[in-house]
Amino acid sequence: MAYNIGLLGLGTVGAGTVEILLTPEGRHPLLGDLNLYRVGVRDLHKSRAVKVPDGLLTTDLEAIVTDEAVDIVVELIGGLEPARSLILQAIAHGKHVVTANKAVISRYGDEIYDAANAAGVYVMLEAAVGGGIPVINPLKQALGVNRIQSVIGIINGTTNYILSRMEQEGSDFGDVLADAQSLGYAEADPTADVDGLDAADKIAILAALAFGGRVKREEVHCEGIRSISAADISYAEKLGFRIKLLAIAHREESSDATDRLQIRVHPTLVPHTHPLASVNGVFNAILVEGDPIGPVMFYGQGAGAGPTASAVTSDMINIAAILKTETEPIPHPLLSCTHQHYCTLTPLEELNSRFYIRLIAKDRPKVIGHLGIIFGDRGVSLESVVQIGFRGDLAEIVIVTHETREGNFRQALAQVKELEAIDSVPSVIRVL
Ligand SMILES: NC(=O)C1=CN([C@@H]2O[C@H](COP(=O)(O)OP(=O)(O)OC[C@H]3O[C@@H](n4cnc5c(N)ncnc54)[C@H](OP(=O)(O)O)[C@@H]3O)[C@@H](O)[C@H]2O)C=CC1
Ligand SMILES: N[C@@H](CC=O)C(=O)O
Ligand code: NA
Repeated sequence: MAYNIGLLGLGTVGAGTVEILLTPEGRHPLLGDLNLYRVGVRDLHKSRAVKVPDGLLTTDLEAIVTDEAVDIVVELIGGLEPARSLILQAIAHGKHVVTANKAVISRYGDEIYDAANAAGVYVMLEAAVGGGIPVINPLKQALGVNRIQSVIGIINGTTNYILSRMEQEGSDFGDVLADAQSLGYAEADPTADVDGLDAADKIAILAALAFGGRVKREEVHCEGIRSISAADISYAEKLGFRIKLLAIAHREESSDATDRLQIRVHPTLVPHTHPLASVNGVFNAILVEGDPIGPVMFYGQGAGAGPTASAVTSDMINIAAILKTETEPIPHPLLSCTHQHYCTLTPLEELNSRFYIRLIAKDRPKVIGHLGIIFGDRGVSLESVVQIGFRGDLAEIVIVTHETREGNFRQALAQVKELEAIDSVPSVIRVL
């Protein structure tokens, strides 16, 4: 039995997907049931990384998603529109959908899953988080019986690649970003990577699966890596940390059964001894803690043509397998998404965290004493205060706090910034 594939997009991931479809030897036999039927692009004359059989390319993407002969629509164009409308149109025409588009799913997942469940079709998105790493399907299936406590991950390949190169070579942010773009890791608009938006899309998706409720994407707190300097990377190293862009989703259990979730993305000082500290380059890792399984870590390449296409085509053969064997009506209880309620998120000021602060202060007596008093008055206890060096008559001071309530820390910091002796506060980074 052959299933016709309507592929939307032939960029980095689309080309990687075609490459797998056209070279099935030595791979799963179900690939032989997938027939590349149409490929939608914007520009018919662009040179391509793969040779597509003659007559398949078209710029009419609507014709693909409404074509009666198409069984599975694979959306790899990215962005919000027309991706969202094409996915909804495909569903309305009874097509199963595979997508790598975390931006669309994190914002319009509710609408898309409601439509898919009503139409009795599947929407699969393994490539949307962690690229080639199997993490979506394991959360739905193999870990489904666990009560998940936390999901902490490095889930943006571009920023991890940039931070790793900055750390290893002292390279400049801008040069390394250009390399990440040429390697096909970055989004069409790389600000989505650099400002943490892509990681926020992904953690919203993982949290919804892990904690069994819908997550409003706009409530996910998100900071990127633009402000991370070579100086911070080097000081962090001396203090025993690496700087990583972490995405964190954590369940705060309460006695009255109204659990709240912390969901956030921000640069973080990660101790050298932590398993996420050694995840470098385009590699991603997702550390899941569940009851009773304990810690489980997923590791692999989080971006790039081949790894991402591996996840896309695995979803395609999963659908083909179901279509071949399934007799039960869908939605399939382990593969579809049927949550209806929204999770409650903890406000940022109520989170507890340690902080690293780099201050530039006038080199005069009592400055460090004043800092201790201001932080102490807000209940913020300091773990270490180190005067690192001098710039003319200015001293550079690095402070690491003990765990503290974010709201208290921010109030103390505002007061510190007003001190006449403080010239500037170039960096404030949370510590894991
Ligand atoms: N790159 C990666 O490593 C990863 C990407 N993803 C996701 O996969 C998706 C695709 O990413 P990627 O392959 O990098 O993107 P690219 O920019 O490389 O490719 C996008 C493709 O979609 C086509 N396209 C875009 N908009 C339109 C439109 N309006 N009409 C017709 N065709 C259109 C482009 O056509 P044309 O070529 O003619 O311009 C191009 O072929 C995105 O959702 C991304 O977030 C997920 C994981 C990893
Ligand atoms: N731009 C993304 C691509 C994969 O999702 C990243 O860098 O991780
Ligand atoms: Na994945």
